[in-house]
Amino acid sequence: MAEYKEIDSVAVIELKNPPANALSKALVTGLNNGVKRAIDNPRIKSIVLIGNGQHFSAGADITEFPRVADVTSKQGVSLLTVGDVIESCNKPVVSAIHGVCFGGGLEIALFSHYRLAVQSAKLGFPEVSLGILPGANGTQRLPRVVGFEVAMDMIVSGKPVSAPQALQYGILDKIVDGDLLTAAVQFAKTLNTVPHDRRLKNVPVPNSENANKHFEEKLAKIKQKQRGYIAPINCLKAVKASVDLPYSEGVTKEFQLFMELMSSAQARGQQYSFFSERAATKWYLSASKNYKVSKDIPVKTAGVIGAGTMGSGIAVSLLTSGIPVILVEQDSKNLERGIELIKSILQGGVKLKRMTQSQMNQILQILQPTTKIEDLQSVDLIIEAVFENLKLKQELFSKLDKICKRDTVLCSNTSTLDIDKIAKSTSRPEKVVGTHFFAPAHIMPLLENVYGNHTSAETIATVMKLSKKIRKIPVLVKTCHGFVANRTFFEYSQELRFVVEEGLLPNEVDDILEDFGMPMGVFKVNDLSGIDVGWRIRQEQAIANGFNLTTNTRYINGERYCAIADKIFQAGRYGRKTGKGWYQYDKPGGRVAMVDPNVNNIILNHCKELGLTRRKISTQEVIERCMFAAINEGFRCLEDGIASKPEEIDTIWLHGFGFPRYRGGPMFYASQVGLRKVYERIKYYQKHFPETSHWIASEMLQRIAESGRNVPISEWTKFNPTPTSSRL
Ligand SMILES: CCCCCCC/C=C/C(=O)SCCNC(=O)CCNC(=O)[C@H](O)C(C)(C)COP(=O)(O)OP(=O)(O)OC[C@H]1O[C@@H](n2cnc3c(N)ncnc32)[C@H](O)[C@@H]1OP(=O)(O)O
Repeated sequence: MAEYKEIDSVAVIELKNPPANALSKALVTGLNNGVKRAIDNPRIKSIVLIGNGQHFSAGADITEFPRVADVTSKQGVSLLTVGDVIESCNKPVVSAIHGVCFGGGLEIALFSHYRLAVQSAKLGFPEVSLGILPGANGTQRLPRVVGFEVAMDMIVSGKPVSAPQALQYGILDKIVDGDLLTAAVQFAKTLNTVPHDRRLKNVPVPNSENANKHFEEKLAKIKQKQRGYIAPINCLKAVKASVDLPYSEGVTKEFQLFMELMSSAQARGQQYSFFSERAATKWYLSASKNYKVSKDIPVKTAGVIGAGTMGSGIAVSLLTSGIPVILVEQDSKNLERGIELIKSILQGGVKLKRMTQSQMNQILQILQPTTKIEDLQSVDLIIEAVFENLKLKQELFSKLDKICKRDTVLCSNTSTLDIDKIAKSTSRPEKVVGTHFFAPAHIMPLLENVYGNHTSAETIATVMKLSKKIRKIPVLVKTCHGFVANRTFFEYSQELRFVVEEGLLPNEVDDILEDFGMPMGVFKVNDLSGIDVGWRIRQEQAIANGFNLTTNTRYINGERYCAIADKIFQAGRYGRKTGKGWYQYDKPGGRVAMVDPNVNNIILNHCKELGLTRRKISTQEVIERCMFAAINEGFRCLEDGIASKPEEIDTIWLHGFGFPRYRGGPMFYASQVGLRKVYERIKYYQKHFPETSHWIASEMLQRIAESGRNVPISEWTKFNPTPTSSRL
């Protein structure tokens, strides 16, 4: 776990816990033993701490977190014990850093007396994203090096800094070229004693004159931008304690704030999210088709068809990852508009200092716009982003099949259509796959990849690998109408329309959802995505199923239907783009949503016409109805084999819909509420709303709820009555 060796008068302790040297109890104990051995050996004059493999250390071992008692236990060796041993050691200790030096890893480095790193190293405190704070004195030590403001920014944001930036801040003493170990040993040999100010607890916090002002400003920002999250607030308070209190009291305050977070439901949700994102990328269809054994096709060039909002965003994601793109539109006018859109997105990046003007120009060099689809003949992968119409997509895929080289992967950005129906228009269904991006495609992190019955493992591996290359979080799901994202979101939003039909106004519903933690209420989301888009999807579906939607339709095939959205559409209110939808906006394309009495009139008249009596609906009922409807559909996705594990559904909601990370995702939320209760409430709503089929409880949910025990989320799929794929 920690390997000890001696190079002349220098003891080298290598942290070894692959893949990221997470500081497990065993590693911390090994490190402690190593330092003590060096202290006890009179031939040793200085000590180097270094990481084995790719990184110095990714910080404390998160898998050990659930056992809070272990973290605080006075028995055994904790990060704090070893930290004290390092700091009080009379032989200089040097941390030699490469890869990442995060969390507890950076705390170890800050207990050390000197810090060296290679140019590519990254240093930071990502704890806030796990719902906690750097509890091994990081909140008291970092400010003593970088001052209050920088420490506050680093700890509250959780964002790492590069080695050059860390050198500038004074976190690093030196950046070294060449072999890190050789350089560190050489450096350590030049050291004899530990000066007083190399023990950070002895040093006051520099540049803290305006700490009160910075604190207040940051607190206001957190409350606005990270509404509902408690970890950033505790992080901020802990850093402030470094200024307000002497070191010995500051660490006590840090401990109290740390424990508050560690035992919180938010930390459980955020830590679950960390692992579920990783679990979701591990796809498994069979022993010969899975993420471990399946090889991808390298994507050196790509094509994007359709230069509208989605196509342009997709092109930007590829281009900014260094993949040359051929962008195809049907005519030069649309093509020109697409190029302008791409340029304006990139220009936005320049403004935000995410890239320089010259980097933007270089990116544009690898964009090849064209109106000739034949230009795609030799690209490795194509993403189609044309209008959501099956016939149109089938014609396009049939054409591509004839034009493109045999191993080109053909992707559709459809958000709802069955991939098998698109694939059947080609002679290469094994190369056809769904890549469902979320708007805006260059920003939203989720990529819902969709396989059909004929999609090959090689094709799946290709899009899963590409997703990571373009910095997306991929989830693989099976084809069906709406896949996982839209299937579950549909039930959520439909239930909320029913709530409006029964008594609440759209802004009242949105306020409840935003208080729950959603970044935007569902009616604001509708306005953003376009009321006309939703209307067209409903019309297409109705036509496909042989129904005629009129604005006074209350039931379709015996199912409850709410026509208020159709009435909003018919009033010419298409959403933000027209300056009015469920809300009134300051201008077409405006962002400020205001309550519009005209919308309220549409709703009230609708209820009057249908003889519906409106009632008060509680916050609890609203949350239960939308969340439990989505959760029940989530269980059905598992039963149907559309998703293979609950973590996939949660990752989709976290990164596709901005579900609050501290709640883990809808399925994790269900686990926290308790599946017995969720099941009972679903049965209750079924009794009250028998004409809504999403209240028929999933069989899998029923089985778990009736099992009489609290089944952990990792075991839910064992209760699937029709398992179609295995878990890894
Ligand atoms: C009184 C109290 C005293 C105690 C106070 C303790 C205070 C300290 C707290 C902490 O340090 S919390 C941890 C802070 N660190 C992090 O949040 C880092 C998280 N990890 C990452 O950012 C990334 O994993 C990475 C290290 C940058 C590597 O990224 P990469 O994309 O290369 O690989 P991944 O798929 O993300 O990870 C590979 C593998 O490693 C597992 N892993 C990573 N970090 C940890 C960790 N800190 N603990 C446990 N496991 C970790 C990750 O889950 C992957 O596992 P598999 O999916 O392959 O099983």
